[in-house]
Amino acid sequence: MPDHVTFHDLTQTTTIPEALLQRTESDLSVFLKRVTPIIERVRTEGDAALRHFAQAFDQVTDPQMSIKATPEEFDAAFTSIEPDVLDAIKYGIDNIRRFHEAQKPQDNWMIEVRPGIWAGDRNVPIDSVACYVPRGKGCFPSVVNMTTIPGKVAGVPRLVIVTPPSPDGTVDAGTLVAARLIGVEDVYKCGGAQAVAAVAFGTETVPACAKIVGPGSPYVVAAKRLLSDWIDPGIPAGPSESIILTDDSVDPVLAALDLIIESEHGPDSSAWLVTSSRRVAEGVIAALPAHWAEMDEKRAGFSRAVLGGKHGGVILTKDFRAAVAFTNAYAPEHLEILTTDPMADLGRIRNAGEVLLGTASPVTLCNYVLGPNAVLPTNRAARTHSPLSVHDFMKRMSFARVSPEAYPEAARHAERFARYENFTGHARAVSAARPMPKVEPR
Ligand SMILES: NC(=O)c1ccc[n+]([C@@H]2O[C@H](COP(=O)([O-])OP(=O)(O)OC[C@H]3O[C@@H](n4cnc5c(N)ncnc54)[C@H](O)[C@@H]3O)[C@@H](O)[C@H]2O)c1
Ligand SMILES: N[C@H](CO)Cc1c[nH]c[nH+]1
Ligand SMILES: [Zn+2]
Repeated sequence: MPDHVTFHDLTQTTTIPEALLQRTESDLSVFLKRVTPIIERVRTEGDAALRHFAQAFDQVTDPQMSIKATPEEFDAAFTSIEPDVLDAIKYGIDNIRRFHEAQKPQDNWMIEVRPGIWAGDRNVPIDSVACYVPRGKGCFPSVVNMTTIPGKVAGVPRLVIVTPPSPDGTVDAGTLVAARLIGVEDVYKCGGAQAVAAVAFGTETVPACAKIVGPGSPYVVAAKRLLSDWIDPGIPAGPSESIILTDDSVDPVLAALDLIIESEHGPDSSAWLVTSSRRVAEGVIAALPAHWAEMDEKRAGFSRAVLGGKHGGVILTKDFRAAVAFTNAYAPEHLEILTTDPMADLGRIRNAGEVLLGTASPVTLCNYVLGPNAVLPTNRAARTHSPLSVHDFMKRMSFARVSPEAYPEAARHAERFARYENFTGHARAVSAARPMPKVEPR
């Protein structure tokens, strides 16, 4: 593949071309069409459909593949994993758990809204959540960590993993090791749209869940969208994307290295270097081929496809303010700020899933081990959504209790509201006499 890099010179304009804000996910129409019959087949045929699609899409050869990973498969995974990989998984788990434990909200809060009226929120874990761990173009024990740890910290009683099987019908060893270390042993071998349908409807083997979280290919994203009446699809998390935002202070060879990080996920990823420096823009373009030459061939091919295509490359802006404006309009999943004062520039960022500050905090670190969650909103959803967190595995219920002394005034105002809205049933309920037990907050 040629070493072409897409380059947009926006130095003569402050208008952001709409095309530069697009991602693969921006038009899901093809995927929505393709996954519709898959979903229907899982709904009507259950496990048999999962086995069929494992053969069709994951090249599984055994038509009798067990859909649930067995304890023996977990044991075998621990035997095969290399010790330093095990250490890395444990280091990641430790940091990610610390971060998410600090994030957990208190069980309840309550205030006395006015004398005798107590009200608050109660935080409770969701009953059942499925964690999607991708397997199409790689294996992702890191996604096990990022999805199941906040679920465990939240206290979700039924936390399961769905992940595509390998052709030999097994689950990636790192995925099983991470899952067992975190305390999740319900791992089901199904991926893509069929996995989303399985946890939405339930099959003979796979339990129906209230929610699904985790990133996936556009097939997964499309299925989540179609099944959102059946299962809560969580934050939108599709193909990975990043912006490396720089001024003139950075070494272009280093900036090029970091631009490659998210571009190597697959040809459906997006990755832009956005800079106000022509020196950096030209230097990055010049530095990329040497980096690609050092990489795994398949990954270099993905990176070349992204950085030489419609969804990635180098953007040169009129000044740093315009570079920041582009970044906020794009709302990237991952943002790296490589400037003289990244901490000060953080205050200018309004839309990004995560922001990594300075040359010692490349995206790779946060993808795996720093603690914050790397499952982040994609496709501009960072304008309104936040990173995956303990909160995504919990919900709030509000509660209130009123004392006999506070009741008459509240009832009088509520009755007046009810009569204005012509709700006579509501009004009668607060005008009738009612027993007044003595209540105190506990
Ligand atoms: N946000 C994150 O934390 C994060 C982490 C890792 C990966 N990602 C992103 O998640 C995505 C993972 O995608 P992936 O492909 O590697 O794995 P995936 O598991 O999401 O998708 C693979 C599945 O897609 C289905 N599929 C493949 N071809 C199909 C076809 N022609 N028709 C119907 N279904 C088909 C198959 O069922 C297969 O099992 C990537 O885009 C990556 O960038 C995000
Ligand atoms: N960059 C991904 C989130 O977009 C996370 C990841 C896992 N492994 C490698 N990268
Ligand atoms: Zn990544």
